Amino acid sequence: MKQVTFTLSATDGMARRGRIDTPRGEINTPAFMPVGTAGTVKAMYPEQVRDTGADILLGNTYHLMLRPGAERVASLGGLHTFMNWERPILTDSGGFQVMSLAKLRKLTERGVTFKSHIDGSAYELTPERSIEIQTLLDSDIIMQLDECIALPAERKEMERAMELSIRWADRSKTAFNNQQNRMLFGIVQGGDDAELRSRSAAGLQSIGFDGYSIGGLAVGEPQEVMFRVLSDITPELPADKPRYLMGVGKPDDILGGIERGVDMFDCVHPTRAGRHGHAYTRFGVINLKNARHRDDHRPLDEASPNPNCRRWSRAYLHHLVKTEEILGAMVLSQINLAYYQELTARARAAIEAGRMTDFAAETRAAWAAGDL
Ligand SMILES: Nc1nc(=O)c2cc3nc(NCCN4CCCCC4)[nH]c3cc2[nH]1
Repeated sequence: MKQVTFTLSATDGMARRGRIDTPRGEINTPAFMPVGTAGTVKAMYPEQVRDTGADILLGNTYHLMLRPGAERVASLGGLHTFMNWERPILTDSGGFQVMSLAKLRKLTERGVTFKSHIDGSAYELTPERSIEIQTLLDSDIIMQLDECIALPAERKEMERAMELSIRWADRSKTAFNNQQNRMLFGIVQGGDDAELRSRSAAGLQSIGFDGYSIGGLAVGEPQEVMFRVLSDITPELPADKPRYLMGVGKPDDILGGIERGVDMFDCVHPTRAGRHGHAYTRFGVINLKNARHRDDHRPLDEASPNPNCRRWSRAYLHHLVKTEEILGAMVLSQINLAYYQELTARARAAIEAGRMTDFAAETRAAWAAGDL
């Protein structure tokens, strides 16, 4: 009996409100998943991540297989125990990170071989090994191994990678061996070609997965291309399974994704932008490196529910960023993650109330008005 299940509770247009129930707790959707690449959400204590409202965080097969090693994490009790985060974890399968980080990569029908970007040691990742690693990590939602190509790309190349990913999806499903205590997601590929995307979605559904990721996006294409692909493909995915848009995104990407039927998102952006002095607020993003803040005694947002947006002046936050003080990265990471969770929490409430259109309009208006 599957111990990880998805329940859809409300829809408003294409937008959906749902919940994934897992043995480690529930995931309210639409959900934003903070990225904890190497077993930590950078500059954040795990309980702080939870306090921002996050139900689930993301880990990466690629990083953890290199350091400290999947077998070592398993011998230490699994990733939840290792990092002291007892709620759900989703792990990516490693293919994307190999192509974007590793050296001397060689991709064949069998899988991908590569040299570590850290110390040059040699590794192989196959659909079977990726499933084994994610199971050793004891991840709650795991991904098939796939091939993601950058856009723009030739159609033949998009077709080749999409067809390989379907064959790897089948091998991943076999290796998964119908485990009942975690979900396995297939990953839709096909670049920006509607016909290839349809073939990928159909191919994955004939294999059968617990959820469907939309991969191959946020790889350099314009936002309108991403949105067109989403509008075309979400209606072709099963309504009763979660849909996860990988690597997305900025707040306006997430709002547009929710409006087009996406349930789950992940992105390094809020934490990475925080470490670079950018603060996300209801009014949009504020670059606190800018000298115009150095005498500004106003708090970031005195109406924010987040105390960290009220307790310091913009001048102080500017000072922390300019001096590259560690507290700057800590505070802005927390502020940005809390904003992303506030955005998705308000989206869930709007869908439940049937006012997603108004919510989206009000949110975009506040971003445009930008009292930065
Ligand atoms: N297994 C897998 N398959 C994908 O097609 C995929 C596609 C992805 N697209 C992104 N984009 C990340 C964009 N990110 C934005 C903020 C700065 C760093 C890069 N991450 C992805 C991860 C992915 N993982």
